[in-house]
Amino acid sequence: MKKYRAYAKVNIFLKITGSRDNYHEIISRFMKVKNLYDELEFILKEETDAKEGEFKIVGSFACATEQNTIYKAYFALKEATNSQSLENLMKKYAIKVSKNIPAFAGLGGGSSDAATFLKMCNSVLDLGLSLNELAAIGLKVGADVPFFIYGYDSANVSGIGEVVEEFNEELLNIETYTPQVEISTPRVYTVYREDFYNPIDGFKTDELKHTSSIEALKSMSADEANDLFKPALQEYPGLKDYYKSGYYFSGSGSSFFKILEDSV
Ligand SMILES: C[C@@](CO)(OP(=O)(O)O)[C@H](O)COP(=O)(O)OP(=O)(O)OC[C@H]1O[C@@H](n2ccc(N)nc2=O)[C@H](O)[C@@H]1O
Ligand SMILES: Nc1ncnc2c1ncn2[C@@H]1O[C@H](COP(=O)(O)OP(=O)(O)O)[C@@H](O)[C@H]1O
Repeated sequence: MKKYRAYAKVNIFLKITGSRDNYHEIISRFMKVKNLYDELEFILKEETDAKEGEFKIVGSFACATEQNTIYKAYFALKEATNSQSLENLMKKYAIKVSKNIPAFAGLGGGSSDAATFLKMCNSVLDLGLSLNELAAIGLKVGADVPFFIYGYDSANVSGIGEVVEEFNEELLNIETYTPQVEISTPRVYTVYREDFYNPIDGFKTDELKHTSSIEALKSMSADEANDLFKPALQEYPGLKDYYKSGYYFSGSGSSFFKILEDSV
């Protein structure tokens, strides 16, 4: 069967606008990184595998299958659709993942894989789910999944990640680098909440939503553009050795990115 691309993303800016239970409401510009993606495909299971349980992932991950976002997406889809054809599909096929997006990187690798898996099942099984329905299922797996379901090049993402509004602008050429600093997303948000909580108001939010990514980055430093940068630096002090002028911090990290000259 065909190969599907699960693209990485960067957060051009990420500002906290409030809190919702133990989550934070954000306004963030997500942009696809067009030259960085995982590849997913369904492959027939070996005879022996076919007798095993119903779900098999083939690929190299830093976690057990049960923690994999693709595994979580499968069960979220099964719960939402009660689809016997889905169960039969995963009894007969394994999901093969060629990982290129570094993990713990703030590049949405796990979320993008989960979204791509949901879209693959919807297409191959002709489940007829809308993007909104897939996004609602994906949100159960992670806050970043809805962005990858819609597949926009650039979008304003708000709520805790469930509100995704396409932003019309040229896709920029983005260079990323990922220091070997394993960052916990929940931990960075917790440090923000405890030591840096300072949500922006509706006027600033609206202004950012209407600002192009290039203009937004020209007007902000790395820690102004991403409210999670200072908490990450406080929690993971080694990160500052990797910071280079002209680069910005993506999501909860550890990746930095810059816009390449030919895009500016
Ligand atoms: C920080 C961002 C920026 O895009 O992504 P990454 O840097 O991980 O790529 C996202 O907000 C993360 O999305 P995702 O990684 O899917 O988070 P989830 O697994 O849903 O949540 C992990 C934990 O992060 C915290 N969390 C997540 C999203 C959010 N809007 N507020 C939060 O406080 C919560 O403590 C949650 O339990
Ligand atoms: N399909 C997946 N790809 C990468 N990491 C995954 C996946 N499923 C679960 N994980 C786990 O999620 C965490 C990193 O998630 P990832 O989305 O790659 O990072 P980030 O959210 O910082 O972009 C790690 O604990 C990793 O083991």
